[in-house]
Amino acid sequence: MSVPTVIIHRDADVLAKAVAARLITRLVDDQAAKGSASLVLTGGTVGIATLAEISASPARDAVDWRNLDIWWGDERFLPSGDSERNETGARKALLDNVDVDPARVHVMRGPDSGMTAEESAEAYAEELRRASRPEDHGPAPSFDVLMLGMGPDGHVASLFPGMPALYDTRPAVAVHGSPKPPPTRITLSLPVIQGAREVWVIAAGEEKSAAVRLALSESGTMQVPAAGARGRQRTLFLLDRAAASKIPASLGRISSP
Ligand SMILES: O=C(O)[C@H](O)[C@@H](O)[C@H](O)[C@H](O)COP(=O)(O)O
Repeated sequence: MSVPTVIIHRDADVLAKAVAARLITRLVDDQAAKGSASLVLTGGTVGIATLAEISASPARDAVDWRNLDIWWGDERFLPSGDSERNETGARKALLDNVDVDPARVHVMRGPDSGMTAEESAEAYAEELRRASRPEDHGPAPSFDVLMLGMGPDGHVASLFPGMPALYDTRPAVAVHGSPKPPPTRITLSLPVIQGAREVWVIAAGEEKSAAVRLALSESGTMQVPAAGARGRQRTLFLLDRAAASKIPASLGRISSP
């Protein structure tokens, strides 16, 4: 697993714009190199703000949106179209504005599918297995970029401190009793997150600063799941100054004056 690189931006607005620019460039490079790309989206304030900045970017259509596989790191177990679903936020912010291939938008199904949360998680795990290639060496694709928001408690995706999903090695699992509403969710497991080529943890705000410090130290992943948010080739912690306020200055490069 890769050692995190910390990049610090002035505030949440610059952070979202900078991550959007970084992602557009990354997807263009991967599509140029491989003919396609794969991206895992996150919910949360900064995650969705980043998608909105991509949508507003003049460079947006440098990405070949038809040649992009889109997945989610987690989803609230709510009916399709529910405003609280991460999918709904992503569609409104970006996906409805670009020419994605619907067959390559891999949604975590909600209760309106007729499935329980466990059945939906297993269905997603099966979809991940089907998309995995021999060179991925695991039950899920080695995603080019896996984006994660992070909670004040150090959760990423819907992997919350001390909860059973953190110990689960299946590719996708159901979560009950989430401390962050709604209580029932679907999440990728830690091994699948760690199988991604690049993991980008995106966090803004003072309330995240203690968790950021723990996530960048030798904390255990059971106590601080973000401490396990590491990519195979590269890990970025993309922060605003407030979220970075408790880490040693030596660790972060401030990118925005
Ligand atoms: O479904 C979710 O809620 C997210 O996937 C979750 O992991 C989120 O990214 C963090 O809680 C950060 O959220 P904020 O950026 O809104 O603080």
